[in-house]
Amino acid sequence: MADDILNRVRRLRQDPELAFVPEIYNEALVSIEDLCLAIANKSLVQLGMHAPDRSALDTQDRDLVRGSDLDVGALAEFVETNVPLLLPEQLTAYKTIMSAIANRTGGLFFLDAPGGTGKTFLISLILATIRSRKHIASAIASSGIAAALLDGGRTAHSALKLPLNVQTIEMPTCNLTKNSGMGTVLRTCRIIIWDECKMAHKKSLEALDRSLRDFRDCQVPFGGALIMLSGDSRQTLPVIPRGTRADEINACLKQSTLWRHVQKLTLTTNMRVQLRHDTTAARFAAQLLDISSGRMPIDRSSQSITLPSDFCTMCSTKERLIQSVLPDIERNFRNRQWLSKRAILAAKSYDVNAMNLSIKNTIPGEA
Ligand SMILES: Nc1ncnc2c1ncn2[C@@H]1O[C@H](COP(=O)(O)OP(=O)(O)OP(=O)(O)O)[C@@H](O)[C@H]1O
Repeated sequence: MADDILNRVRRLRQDPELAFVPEIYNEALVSIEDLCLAIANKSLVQLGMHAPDRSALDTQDRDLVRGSDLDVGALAEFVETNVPLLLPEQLTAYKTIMSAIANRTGGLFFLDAPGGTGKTFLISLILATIRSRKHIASAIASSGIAAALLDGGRTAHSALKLPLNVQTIEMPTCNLTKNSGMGTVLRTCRIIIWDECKMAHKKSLEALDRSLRDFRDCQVPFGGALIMLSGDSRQTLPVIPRGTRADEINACLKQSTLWRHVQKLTLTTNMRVQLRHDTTAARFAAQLLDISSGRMPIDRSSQSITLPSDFCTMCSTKERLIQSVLPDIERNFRNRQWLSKRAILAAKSYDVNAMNLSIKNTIPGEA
């Protein structure tokens, strides 16, 4: 991670000889802590590591720094090439956001987009359009993985300095000052895009609202700033440690009084299907939508659904799954290209650890 940061700074400063300095290690620690916060809601100190110095990154916010370093010509070219590719529903969303920016009307939008409908493509274009005009566009996401997919994306916890225990505070705000780097970004940016917003606790959005009203000296929602939330309304609700289902429902964004200000934009066409004309992908996308929209019959006794027989290739045991995804791992475990094309996902780290152990046991060599 520190290597990536060093490379980025070398590129920005056009100095390929630049060596590691403490600031780079500090930024790496901040990024690692952001991931820990996103994954486990734990700071590095709580995990027994050194705390990063976050104040060192405060005054020079990354969005401000990158604003002056951007290649606006390349961004404008990217926009010019890709806007004509937008499908009608993507174009409607793009134009709606662009006109809200041009008219300075602000507002709260929610881009509701199931997986594969071109949400990231559209967000990249919105960000690039604004940045190509030398304005600031802030991209944040509820998870580290979603943040990594956005150009200049950061986790909401890190960018907004949300309190760790946001759910327990009556009226939380962002731990930022008006004149800090991020405070300046919040005051001056043309848009804040918050991806995978459905995973966020409603109090996180309310904290942003309170801070924006304060920083912008304006008592309308979000201080008159333009906010675009994005995500799939069918996806998982915020996770409340040791909470009940009722706690989760109560924590979701729709339960916030701010939600009544939302204007909805919708994407429905699965681009992976559209671009590749792949009929199996089309069937899979439709089945996924049936499941996530609650259209599959539920067995009352087990409260579970039965997956359609043609849903995917089913493996009856974990061993078979490993064998199907990683055949001949003993011969291929050093082949990075081979490894990079396959992965097994599991919902619980317990299962991940168990599978990792089984896989490692098949690899020859000393333990
Ligand atoms: N209008 C378009 N023209 C050409 N390619 C597009 C268009 N919209 C999306 N794509 C491509 O379709 C694929 C899926 O789009 P994208 O990754 O933006 O979807 P997504 O909604 O973010 O999906 P997920 O949530 O699963 O990550 C990408 O390869 C993207 O480049």
